[in-house]
Amino acid sequence: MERTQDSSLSLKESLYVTGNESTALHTVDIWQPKNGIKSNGIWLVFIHGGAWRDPLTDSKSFQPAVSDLWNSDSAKSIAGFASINYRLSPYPNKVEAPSSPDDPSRNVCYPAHLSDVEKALLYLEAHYQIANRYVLIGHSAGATMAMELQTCSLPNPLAVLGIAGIYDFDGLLEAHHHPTYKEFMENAFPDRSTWKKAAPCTNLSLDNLYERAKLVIISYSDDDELIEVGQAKSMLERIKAGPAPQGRVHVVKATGHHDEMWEGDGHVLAGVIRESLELIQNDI
Ligand SMILES: N[C@@H](CC(=O)c1ccccc1NC=O)C(=O)O
Repeated sequence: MERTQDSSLSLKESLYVTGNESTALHTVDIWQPKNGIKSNGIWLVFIHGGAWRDPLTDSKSFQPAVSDLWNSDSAKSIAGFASINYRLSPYPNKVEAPSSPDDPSRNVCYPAHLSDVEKALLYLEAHYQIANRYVLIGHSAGATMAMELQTCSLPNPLAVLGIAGIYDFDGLLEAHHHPTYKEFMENAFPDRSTWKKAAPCTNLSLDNLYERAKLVIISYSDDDELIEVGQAKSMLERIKAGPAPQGRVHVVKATGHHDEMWEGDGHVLAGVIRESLELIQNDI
């Protein structure tokens, strides 16, 4: 499906899984300049949050930041934007949009969300050759997935940017006693024996995709009311304990509440991305 939003950008919603396995959430939104392709420009690839279950937080959460970035000086270095939808875990008590047990797009658990993101990255590589020129950006559960991805055959990112991510699962439940946290974590990761491997802070693999990036950037807001600052601190320690040279790891501060980072006019998310692009450009 083709749509227009900014006059000089075209938006296409592509299916990255086809055939019997395809569901309504196997889509990736792709924004590209109408006036010609920048063959060596940067791709910004976004993975949304929403606790692996909220259908109201989807690929469209990147749209305000896309508009902001496209209308700024950063546009000259950008070849395209992509925002990935992936199957969700059940959420039958979501009042506005309860999941039904026979909806194949809303009844999965780990690692299905992650394998969808992998497929979307492979689709983007096959169609747009994003390897070595894309910034992988995740917010909240999307940042968890950005840091969970393993290299396998995935395209190497230029940088990985995790914003307000959940990286230490046990730490999250220790810090928050509201039943929602246990509910969404157990929904997405019902088998506790997978937690050590699934949580980026406790996974000791050397094959993390972020290890192949030139820069790893951790972003958080002191005013995030849903995710404690300790999550970002623990992830920074984890990255610094890995084989990555320390100079590759950066902190870019965000501002505002958890969802204010992408909501509204998207200027917080766009600002964090802009600062990250500057770090990348200074590094090249
Ligand atoms: N809106 C979500 C909650 C949510 O997104 C969330 C809540 C607490 C901590 C992190 C969250 N999201 C991470 O992706 C829900 O309705 O379950």
